[in-house]
Amino acid sequence: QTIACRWGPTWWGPQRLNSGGRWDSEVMASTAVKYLSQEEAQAVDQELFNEYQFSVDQLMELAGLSCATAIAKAYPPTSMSRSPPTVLVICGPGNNGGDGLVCARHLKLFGYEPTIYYPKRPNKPLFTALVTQCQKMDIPFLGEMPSEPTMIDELYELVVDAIFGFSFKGDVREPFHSILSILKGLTVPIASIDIPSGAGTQKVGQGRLGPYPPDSCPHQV
Ligand SMILES: NC(=O)C1=CN([C@@H]2O[C@H](COP(=O)(O)OP(=O)(O)OC[C@H]3O[C@@H](n4cnc5c(N)ncnc54)[C@H](OP(=O)(O)O)[C@@H]3O)[C@@H](O)[C@H]2O)[C@H](O)CC1
Repeated sequence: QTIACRWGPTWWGPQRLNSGGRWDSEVMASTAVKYLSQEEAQAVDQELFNEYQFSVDQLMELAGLSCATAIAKAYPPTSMSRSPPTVLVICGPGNNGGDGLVCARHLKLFGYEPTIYYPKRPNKPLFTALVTQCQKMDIPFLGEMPSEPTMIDELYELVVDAIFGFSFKGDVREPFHSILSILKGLTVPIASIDIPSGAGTQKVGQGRLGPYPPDSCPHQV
């Protein structure tokens, strides 16, 4: 489950810290990426629901598990400085946020210490169940967003951006405008589920978290 399709032999490359203390990898260096447009991604979604009769729960569980697996390959716990590595998962109001909740659950099983920030929660059984499952796994939920990027840099080794997926449109509204402004100032890596939030699906890398110079482009998972 991803909006970025990578062609060619390299998906996960060796990880290393560069001289600036940032993580590099062949994932970032790869240019063999085909992005789906917003319309293409939504059409795939509809085909899976209608023709193949998948439920949203099924797809979301697979999406979250796939994202956690991808993160564990790109940022193995053994390569991180803390044990267990601390991860802040920021979830938005739609299904991308649901993917983030599932991802957090699997990250915990993979040996990370996730913390969730979920400021706008839909009142739907699917999402309340996902929250309950995270709470039952003792994954903490933050009451408010750390106000400074440096606070996040100090507390967390990685941020998972599960704020917006392919239904994002228009100018960003609060509280997400403030959240994305803070994320722009981070030095820790950001792993974005589906697309970097706010980038839009037509102009990847040109959104509020971007533009991204090649050495700081968030991973997409
Ligand atoms: N088949 C698949 O590949 C699957 C994909 N999944 C994931 O689902 C997302 C798409 O989910 P969707 O719920 O359609 O959309 P988003 O997660 O992008 O969220 C849309 C909500 O975001 C709010 N929104 C939109 N634009 C703005 C804005 N400019 N400012 C602030 N907020 C915005 C809006 O919420 P409101 O409450 O404000 O109305 C939208 O409702 C896809 O990308 C995948 O990650 C699923 O897991 C299923 C399988």
